Amino acid sequence: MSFLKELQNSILIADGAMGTLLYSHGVDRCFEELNLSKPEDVLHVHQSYIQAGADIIQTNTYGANFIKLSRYGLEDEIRQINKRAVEIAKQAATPSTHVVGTIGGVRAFKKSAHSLDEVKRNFREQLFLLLSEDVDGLLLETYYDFEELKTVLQIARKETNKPIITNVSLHDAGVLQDGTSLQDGLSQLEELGANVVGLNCRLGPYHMIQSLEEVSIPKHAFLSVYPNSSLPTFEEGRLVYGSDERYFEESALKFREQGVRLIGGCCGTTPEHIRAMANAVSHLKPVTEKKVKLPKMEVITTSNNPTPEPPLQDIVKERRSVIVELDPPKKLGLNTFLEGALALQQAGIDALTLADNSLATPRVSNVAAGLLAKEKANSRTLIHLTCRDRNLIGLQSHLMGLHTLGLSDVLAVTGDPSKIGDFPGATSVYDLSSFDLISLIKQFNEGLSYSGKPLGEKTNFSVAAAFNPNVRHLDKAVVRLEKKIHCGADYFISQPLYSTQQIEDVYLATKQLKAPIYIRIMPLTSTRNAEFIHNEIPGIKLSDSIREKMALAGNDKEKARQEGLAIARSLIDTAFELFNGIYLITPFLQYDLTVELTHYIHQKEKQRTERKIFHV
Ligand SMILES: Cc1cc2nc3c(=O)[nH]c(=O)nc-3n(C[C@H](O)[C@H](O)[C@H](O)COP(=O)(O)OP(=O)(O)OC[C@H]3O[C@@H](n4cnc5c(N)ncnc54)[C@H](O)[C@@H]3O)c2cc1C
Ligand code: MET
Ligand SMILES: [Zn+2]
Repeated sequence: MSFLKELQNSILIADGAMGTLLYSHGVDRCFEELNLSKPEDVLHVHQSYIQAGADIIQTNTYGANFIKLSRYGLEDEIRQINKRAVEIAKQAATPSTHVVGTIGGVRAFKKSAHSLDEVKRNFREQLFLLLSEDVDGLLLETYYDFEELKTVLQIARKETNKPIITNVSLHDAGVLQDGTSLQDGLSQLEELGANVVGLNCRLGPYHMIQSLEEVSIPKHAFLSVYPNSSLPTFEEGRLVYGSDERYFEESALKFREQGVRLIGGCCGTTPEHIRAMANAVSHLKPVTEKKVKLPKMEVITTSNNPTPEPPLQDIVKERRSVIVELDPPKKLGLNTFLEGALALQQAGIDALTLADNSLATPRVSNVAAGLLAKEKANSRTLIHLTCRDRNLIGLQSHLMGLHTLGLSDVLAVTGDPSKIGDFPGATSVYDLSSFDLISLIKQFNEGLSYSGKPLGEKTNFSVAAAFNPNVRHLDKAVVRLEKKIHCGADYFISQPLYSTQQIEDVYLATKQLKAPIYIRIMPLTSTRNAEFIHNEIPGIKLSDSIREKMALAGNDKEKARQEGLAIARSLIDTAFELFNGIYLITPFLQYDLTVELTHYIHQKEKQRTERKIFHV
């Protein structure tokens, strides 16, 4: 009899953890490989769960797919590992045990790590292997990424009529990683044809019960729950889960009250937990009605921050705009920086932009420097934000900090990799790509954290993104811009451009885009500076004529300065005809250069306006 039939009138018990149980017995390698090298250990785990009262057991195939096995160099063993897993589970099964083939989620929060196409290929291969071994059903578990789960469920539903259990994993109670409520998420899975829908892993019974209180009993599916035994702790270099079987006995009764019909365990659970739950509820009839708690409606207010100016994207759409990069120094002491901020403010720039440890070299925090510039020079500061130095926790905390300080102009970039900077061995985090970071900031503007948790207040970030036209195929770079706009980028800032031809090419390639672009121009200071940039800064190439002009100035500092300014002015002349936004970089805190160029731009704009008036 299919276990779905049994679920119509009874509560079924599933097994508990495989991985953490093996780990607690000292296995510290690929758990799925044991199907080949130590099948008796896997068999023993299955038997222990069945003896404890499990009606449904899962194959030891949670990570037995190409993406996960290739981390261990085991990708050629996929077929054997899955085949043996089903054989071992069936060997352990009694006539009344059901064996479901498990396929675990592969994407965590880092969607960019695996494209959906890769996810689909990976899933299909394992799906076919498990179905060809004639499992009694499928268990799709530990899916943090809802998009991934919906995608693979649709593939599985097309391929088989066998029962499918889908379990999502939550960071926070009641809400999926993308902000979808658990109720809505489970309803969507039911609609896509899942026969059992529920939760597994990450959280223990407490948060799972809390989550289930907001979920109604589905009409065309059954509810499942596979809690972890507790939150883990780290002891002597090992992850350890707490274990109190009596707590699980009480929890099982509460799961039943929430309408759950399939109850198992995830990380940290043991046969003792399963026995406790089986004893508590196996003999009880399922609950068919429940009172659903309305989710706590947290009020998300609009930002309390005063935003006197229109956002930069609006400014640059309407008129010429000059913003200037003045980077925080590499040494302590902000006097020159603040003098520069003041001089540029007096020159009439629209914003001062501050890099985030550019070229992967430590500088005074751009938030500290930016706040001082705001306070002391009245600067509007645009803070660069890289994915290199902060993980998902750090980035969110940083964004909340920026919002708290009223710094709402940000540039979201991947960040130069550590290996090009002063500390090449330092970790480059890259939990998020620039696309993800842009989306995250926009989610903050909706008042929601990465995991969909209300932040209490909506932020009001205006988000710039980087545009690197110094690539072989400009059309591909433009596709990236479109994707960034899709993620929420409000406007772009280019890498420095060093030829008028390139500025024209960029104009032609981007003029159809909805988001405005600031063209980045950096005055060169010497021939050495020019050669360094040309030869050693990734992604930037100078034209031959510019390099020749700088070389001709030789070691004459003033001549080189004038030549650098002249080159910048001629680039500005071209950019000025085609773009509203000019972004000047201040080299080595030499703000007199960017002040002078700012005046030049304003002068040009004045002449242009006068000409216009004259023509009218
Ligand atoms: C305006 C601006 C400000 C910056 N500020 C900082 C800063 O403060 N701190 C810092 O460390 N770095 C900074 N950078 C550098 C930036 O982080 C890196 O240059 C980055 O690799 C490019 O920008 P992104 O992060 O948005 O790239 P993305 O568009 O996210 O690109 C990420 C990766 O894809 C590659 N890529 C990009 N375009 C293509 C393409 N067309 N084809 C194939 N591959 C491609 C890139 O090389 C990169 O490895 C800045 C860059 C710009 C343009
Ligand atoms: N059910 C699998 C196991 O117990 C996966 C748990 S979630 C990481 O090993
Ligand atoms: Zn787990």
